[in-house]
Amino acid sequence: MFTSFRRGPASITRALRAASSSYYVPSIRSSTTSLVLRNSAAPAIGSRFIHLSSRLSNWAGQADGFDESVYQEEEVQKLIGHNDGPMVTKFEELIERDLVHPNVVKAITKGMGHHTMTEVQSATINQALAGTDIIAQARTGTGKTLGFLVPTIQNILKKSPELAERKQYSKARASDIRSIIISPTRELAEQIAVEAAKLCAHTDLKVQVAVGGNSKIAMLRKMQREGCHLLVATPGRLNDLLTDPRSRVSAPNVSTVVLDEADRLLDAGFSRDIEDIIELLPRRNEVDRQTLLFSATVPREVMNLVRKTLKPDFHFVQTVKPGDIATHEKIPQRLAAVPGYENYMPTLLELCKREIAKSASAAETDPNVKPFKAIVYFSSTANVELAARIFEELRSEGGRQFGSHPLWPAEISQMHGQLTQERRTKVSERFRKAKSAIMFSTDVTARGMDFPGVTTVIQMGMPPNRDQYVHRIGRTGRGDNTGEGWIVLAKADMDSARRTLRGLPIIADSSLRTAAVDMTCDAQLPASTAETLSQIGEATKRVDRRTKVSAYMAAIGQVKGNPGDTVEALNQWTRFGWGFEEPPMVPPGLARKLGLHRFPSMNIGSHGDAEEDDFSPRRSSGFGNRDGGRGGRSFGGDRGDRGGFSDRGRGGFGGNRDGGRGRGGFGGRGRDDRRSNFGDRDLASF
Ligand SMILES: Nc1ncnc2c1ncn2[C@@H]1O[C@H](COP(=O)(O)OP(=O)(O)OP(=O)(O)O)[C@@H](O)[C@H]1O
Repeated sequence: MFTSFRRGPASITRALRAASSSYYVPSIRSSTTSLVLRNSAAPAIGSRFIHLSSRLSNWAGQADGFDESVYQEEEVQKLIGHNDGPMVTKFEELIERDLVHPNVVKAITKGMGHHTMTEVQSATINQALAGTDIIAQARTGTGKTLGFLVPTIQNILKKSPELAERKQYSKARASDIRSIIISPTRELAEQIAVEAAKLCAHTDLKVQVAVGGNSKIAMLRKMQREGCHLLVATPGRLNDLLTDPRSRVSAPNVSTVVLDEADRLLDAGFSRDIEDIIELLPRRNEVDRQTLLFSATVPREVMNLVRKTLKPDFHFVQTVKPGDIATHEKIPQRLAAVPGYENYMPTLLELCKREIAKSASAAETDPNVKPFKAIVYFSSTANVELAARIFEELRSEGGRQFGSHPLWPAEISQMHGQLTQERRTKVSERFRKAKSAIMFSTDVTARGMDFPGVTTVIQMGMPPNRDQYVHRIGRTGRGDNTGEGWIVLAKADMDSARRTLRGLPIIADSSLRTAAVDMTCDAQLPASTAETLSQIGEATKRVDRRTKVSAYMAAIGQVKGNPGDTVEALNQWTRFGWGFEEPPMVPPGLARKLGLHRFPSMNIGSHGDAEEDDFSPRRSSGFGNRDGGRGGRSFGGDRGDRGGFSDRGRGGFGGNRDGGRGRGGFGGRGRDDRRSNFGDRDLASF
């Protein structure tokens, strides 16, 4: 149903608002802006979305009302009716209306078991089938992948109907690429390629994937042998293939380009590659091309680049209103505030043990309860390695006997850009198939990855930015599933968290006892808390010094905000979390480079734990690099394991199984004080 208006601009706005108070009307400042609002015929999925289109010369971004003076009634009139016919909301209807080939629809309804489109699918499939350029923003896990795959595939079949039937002998060539889908990470590219291959299973379309880290020769051989109509690739490898004349890969007929996680691909890390790739494709006036950009987050800055990338009459499909919470309401998000970084691992262990036990006991009465499956995010490779090593040590407790370790039955794995591509693929596959598992990860898995059955996402420390928080949380609660998010934050990070995560529905949770323990002083602890501390302490002791030093250096490299306090907190971590007598030594040049040389708490010295050249903050972070990060632990400075727990430092985990005395905050506040160090007042600002 279309809404039409016949009065002046101001009254149009009022009428729009009146017509549907649930519509978000964004602020647009442009003399040539047009707005199309349409009411979807999709009551089953509650479709309500907005197409903003046409010559947006300035996207103001936030929802602060509609600028009534800047758009023309005629344009609204012209665009109303632009997309005639009711919206299709069932996949089967795509056949009935002769919009998509039955062989593709069959793969969705019979192969994948999806019948009703999600809101973003309904919006984008209908629109993109008409050939319009689109930028689409919808929450994580709402099916954006099919939103761009269906029109992409159908548009190839429309031009070459002979490819719609599967043939015994295909004539496909590597130089006949019709569609290119670009993804920022290798795992995501592989995942999209698998999904695309499922959609093309009953057709003669060939899907190939080209990602860095895999053998280029093997990939090219496969492509030459099988041909390629639809190529899914990471930017670096795609650029390489298109510029290397020996690859014999070309795309003279490419008619669709998709950027998945478009905001990431258009940010500073990748935009140059994307521009180069676009330059290598045929000019639009020679071969007409549709561009589709998809993401859960579309920051304001990206809109400038979008205008360069898309045709002037592009449509902006949004199912998330600007200013609205970008995470799913169905994913409860909790904050465990802890006094120091030394509380991270005990808090994480307590949470995992509790949730494993909870799901196991619930499953006894309800077989539909999913076992605990978590992704634990850290912002550096070195911290992922340390945490995973500690948990692996815990898992090996009891000589790997059946059910004898504290994390039983969860599998433990780690995922980051320092692993070989083969290893990354294996870890992904294992985690995908695992029933109960804990995967420690950098942001290589934060965007787009669709691991089934993830019940919990745990973020340890601050994410690099707000959008990344949103993407990480989106690894759970996907499709029709539920999930839960946790963030564990030390006091030193709370100010930054309040600024960055403001407005997100994060609720303070003080139910984890180890989160409240003051590890710097002795205290009487409840037996279960003491046991958790002791388990972590023992496991940490078994991890070599080099891994710990690398984690410290990575954290030092990411110090922001209030450096003095953070350095102090990191030093405290090495002492009460690992038992170091003094913090790892940082070479003077490095300290200067990081702007930390004036802080008295820095242990600066030329015979440090880290080599000057080994370290750069960018390398140490798993985020922000090409293909999702090749960051890494590269501190050669392992001077041998100096026995991480000296007598003096052992106290960090002083508790023992019998309870008794240990370092912890319970002494002063009484045993039942389970509140976090940061009261509700502080957390309310979330
Ligand atoms: N119409 C549908 N009905 C039910 N489930 C669906 C439908 N379409 C897709 N799904 C499922 O929803 C899950 C999430 O889909 P997808 O990975 O495409 O999400 P996304 O929006 O791209 O997420 P992200 O923002 O994280 O990239 C997948 O498991 C997919 O199989």
